[in-house]
Amino acid sequence: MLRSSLLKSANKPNLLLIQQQLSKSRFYSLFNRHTDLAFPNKNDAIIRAQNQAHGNSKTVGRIRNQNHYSTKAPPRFTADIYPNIKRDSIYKKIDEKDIDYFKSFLSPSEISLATTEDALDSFNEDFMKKYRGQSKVLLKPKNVESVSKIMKYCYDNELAVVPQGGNTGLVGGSVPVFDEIILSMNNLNKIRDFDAVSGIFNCDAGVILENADNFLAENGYIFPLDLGAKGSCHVGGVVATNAGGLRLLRYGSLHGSVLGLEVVMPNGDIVSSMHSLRKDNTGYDLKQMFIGSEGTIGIITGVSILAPIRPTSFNVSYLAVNDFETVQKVFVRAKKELSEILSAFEFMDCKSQEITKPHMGGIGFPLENEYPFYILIETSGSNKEHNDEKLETFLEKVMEEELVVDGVIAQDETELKKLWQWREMISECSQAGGGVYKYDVSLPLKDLYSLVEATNERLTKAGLVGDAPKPVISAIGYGHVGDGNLHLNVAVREYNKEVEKALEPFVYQFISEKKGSVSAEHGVGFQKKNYIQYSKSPREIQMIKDLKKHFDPKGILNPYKYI
Ligand SMILES: O=C(O)CC[C@@H](O)C(=O)O
Ligand SMILES: [Zn+2]
Repeated sequence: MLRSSLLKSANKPNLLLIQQQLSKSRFYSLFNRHTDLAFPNKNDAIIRAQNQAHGNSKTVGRIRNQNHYSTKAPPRFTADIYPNIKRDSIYKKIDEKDIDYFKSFLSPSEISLATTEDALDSFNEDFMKKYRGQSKVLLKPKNVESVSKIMKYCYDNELAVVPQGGNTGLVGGSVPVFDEIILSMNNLNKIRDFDAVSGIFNCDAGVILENADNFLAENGYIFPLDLGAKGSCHVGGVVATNAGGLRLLRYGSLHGSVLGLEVVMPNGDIVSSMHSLRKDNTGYDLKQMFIGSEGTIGIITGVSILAPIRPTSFNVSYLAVNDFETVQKVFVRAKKELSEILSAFEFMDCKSQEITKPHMGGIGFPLENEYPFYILIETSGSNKEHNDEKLETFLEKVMEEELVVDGVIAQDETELKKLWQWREMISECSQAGGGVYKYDVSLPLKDLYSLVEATNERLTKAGLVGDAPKPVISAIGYGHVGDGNLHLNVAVREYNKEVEKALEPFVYQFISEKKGSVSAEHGVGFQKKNYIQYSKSPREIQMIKDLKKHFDPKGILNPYKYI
C-alpha cells in the first residue's frame, strides 16, 4: 500500500520519518529493459509484430472514444445549437456518383456509409459529446496514395472534408459541423522504421500513441509526449493539434521533436519531408506550419520524430499544499533540487479531486485528509540512487520550509500508476455529471489559478452553481504548472446557453488582459474559432488567413474551424 499522510506536518520527527521511509522504499523502476544496440533484425521483427498487433492491441490509457461516463442522449446537432453558422453552399452535396468513384479504388472496409443519422455517431460526435456533425460518409483509406486520390477528387469537386485521428480532441476540431466527408486515419497505422542509434522513429499518422510508445519501450526509447488519451489518440493527431501533454516540461514541444512530416495537401499532392534530419537549414522549415494546423491546410499521413532514451528509474510523489502561492514555491524548489530528473510537475485543486473520486473504483485517495491543492511530481533518470537522493533532499527542503503539508510516494509501478490516475482521470471525470466546458489556457504562473477563482465567483454570483436544478456542478482547476498551462473545467449537468454566456467571452477576456493564450495545447477547433483575436493580433490573423487561402484556396479542408 501507499504510505499515506507521510508528511503530516513539517516538523523534524516527520522529516526523519520520511527520510527513513525513503531510504527503505523500493522506488519504482519502470521499463528497466536494456537498450540493445545490435538489433536491426530484431527491430524489423518488432515492427512487424507491432503492426500485426494493431487493432486488437491492449491499451491501458483512457479510451476516449468509448465515452463510458456519458449515459445521456446524444448531443444535439452542432448546426442546431449554432444556427447562425450556415452550411456553405460552395460545397457540393455528396451523391451516388461520388460514392461510386470512392468505391472504384477503396475496399469495402475502407468505406462506411450511413443511411441513418446515428450510424456514424462515434465519428460524428466529439469526445465531450458537445458537438455533433451529420456526415453520412466515412472513408478510412489504408495508404497514402488513397488519401491523395480522395483529396484530389474532393478538391476537383468541391467536397468538404474533415480529417480525423483518434477523435480525442477537446475543441470540436475533428468532427464535421454539417455533412463533411470524414477522412479517418484509423487504417493508416503502420510503424515504418526506427533507427536505434539516432532514436529516429517513423510511422503512419494513424498509429495509436500508446502503441508507438510501447514499441519504443521495447527498444529502450520513449515517445517524447505522453497524455491521458494515449490509448486512443493518434501520433498524427497529436502532431496536427500540437498536443502538449504531461511531460512537455522534460521533452519540450513537438515543434522541437518532430523531424519530418508527410502531408497530403488539399488538392491531393503528397508532400514528403520525412528527411529525419536533426539539422536542416535549407529554406523555411515547412513542417512547422502543419504542426498545430489542426488539419486545415493539409492532412498529416506520416510522422518522423526524435525519441529520447527511456529513463530507467521513475519516482512519483503526490503532495499537498495549502495555497496556490505555495504550489509556485514548491515548483521553484523542484527545479532547483531536482533539476534534470524533473519530468512532470502537475497541480490539481481540491475540487478536481472531489469530482474524480466517485469514478476511481478501488483506487483509494492517496491522502487521509483533504487539502486546498495537490501537486504531482514525477522524476526520472538513469541512476536510481542519484534520483532517490535528489528527491530526498528536495522533500527535506520543502518540509523544512513548511511548504508541503502532506504527501505520499509511490513505491512500485502499480502505485505509481495509481497516483498518476488521480491526475489523468480528471479530464474525463469532469464530464461525468452531464457535460463540461473546457478551457485550456496559458497564463503567467502568478495568475494561473486566479482564473478559476474569478470564474467560480462569476458563476456563483449569477446563481448558476449548486445542487440540481442549478446547471453548474463546479469549476475546477488543474494542469501543467511546469508549462504555465491551466485547465479550467466547468462541470455542468447539461450544456446550457446561460452558462456558456456567463463563461464566454468572460474567460477569454480575462486571459487576454493577463497576456495569456486562449489555447495552450488543445487547439482552436470549432470551440475557439471566434476567440482567436484574444490571443493574436489582426496582422497575425490575416497572415493565418492568407496561408489558409494559399494552401487551400477552395477551403475544402476542415471548414468552419480554426479561423
Ligand atoms: O480535459 C482537459 O481540460 C485537459 C485534458 C488534458 O490536456 C490534460 O492535461 O489532462
Ligand atoms: Zn493538458
